Amino acid sequence: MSSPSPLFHTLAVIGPGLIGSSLLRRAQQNPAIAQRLIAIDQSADVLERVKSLGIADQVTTSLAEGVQEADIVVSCIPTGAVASVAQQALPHMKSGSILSDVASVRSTITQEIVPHLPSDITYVPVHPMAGTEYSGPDAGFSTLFEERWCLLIPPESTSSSAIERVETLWQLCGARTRRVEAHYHDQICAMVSHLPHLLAFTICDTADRLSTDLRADVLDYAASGFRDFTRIAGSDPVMWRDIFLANRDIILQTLERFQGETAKMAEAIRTGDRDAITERIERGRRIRLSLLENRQA
Ligand SMILES: NC(=O)c1ccc[n+]([C@@H]2O[C@H](COP(=O)([O-])OP(=O)(O)OC[C@H]3O[C@@H](n4cnc5c(N)ncnc54)[C@H](O)[C@@H]3O)[C@@H](O)[C@H]2O)c1
Ligand SMILES: O=C(O)C(=O)C[C@]1(C(=O)O)C=C[C@@H](O)C=C1
Repeated sequence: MSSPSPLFHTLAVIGPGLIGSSLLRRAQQNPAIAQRLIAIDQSADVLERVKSLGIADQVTTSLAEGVQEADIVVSCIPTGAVASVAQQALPHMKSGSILSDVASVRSTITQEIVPHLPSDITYVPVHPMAGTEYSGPDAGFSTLFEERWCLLIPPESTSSSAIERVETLWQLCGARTRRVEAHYHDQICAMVSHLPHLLAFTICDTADRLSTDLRADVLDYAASGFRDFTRIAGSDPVMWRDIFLANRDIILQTLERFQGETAKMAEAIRTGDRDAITERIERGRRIRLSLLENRQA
């Protein structure tokens, strides 16, 4: 008996880095996803690596060539480049195909892409809430999305059949899926992802600006607290610069909220208010424990 046809005939990934190569690896392992895999990147070195890893049937630096036969194009490039690359790709995509991307910020990017959408191509952006601090094709792995949320953020009036196909794609990658509205998505991510990265980069920068002797000792003796808190400070600078700028207003509001809470904790410490200090620690701890219960830690 022949196996059922895959979800897509041809899947093209623009930017086979951490996220893109993880998607390709998964698609290669799971024939239900696509029959043919294409990797597109501006870097010939990245494509050489993709070839050696054997995770695509075709590689190309040409956007036009890479997208023209694809039934779905998933752009996995830095947030700041997503809208302009989409605008360059769209005229070469075939009628009835789907454009998607995995950018970490939604409202601003979707607003830039939607006016350029031809009526016969559907845009279904997603955001897999999974990653690591590493980048590039060697950093990817096929189980990256397993048990993680993949948020779908389709613009209003997107056809439900296209949304369902994209949802199925990510479920075949092992993810749990949910549809959310773009502004709400950006508020959530400002809190759970963008603020933590901003703090991790800044705490490392603060240590770096200490006097020479103190800085050296701080880094020598950094134990698990500093280490756990700053793992994500190893992340890619371009990716995070782009995210901070694309979600500027919401990140600044979230940061202001955080500074307000920090000021209250500082006041409790200054005045020796033991109950207030304990209550604040307990609230934070409860949140951390709830992440474990929700399988998110
Ligand atoms: N890293 C994470 O944890 C994570 C998680 C979810 C979503 N994201 C989002 O996914 C996207 C990719 O992140 P990543 O960590 O996989 O990045 P990465 O640096 O590992 O890979 C990005 C790839 O895009 C290529 N690229 C850059 N500009 C390009 C262009 N103009 N045309 C073609 N190729 C181009 C690079 O050469 C590289 O191969 C970003 O938008 C990021 O915000 C990242
Ligand atoms: O685990 C990490 O290293 C990540 O940074 C992953 C992480 C996150 O902040 O949770 C990073 C950016 C994304 O858009 C989604 C996931």
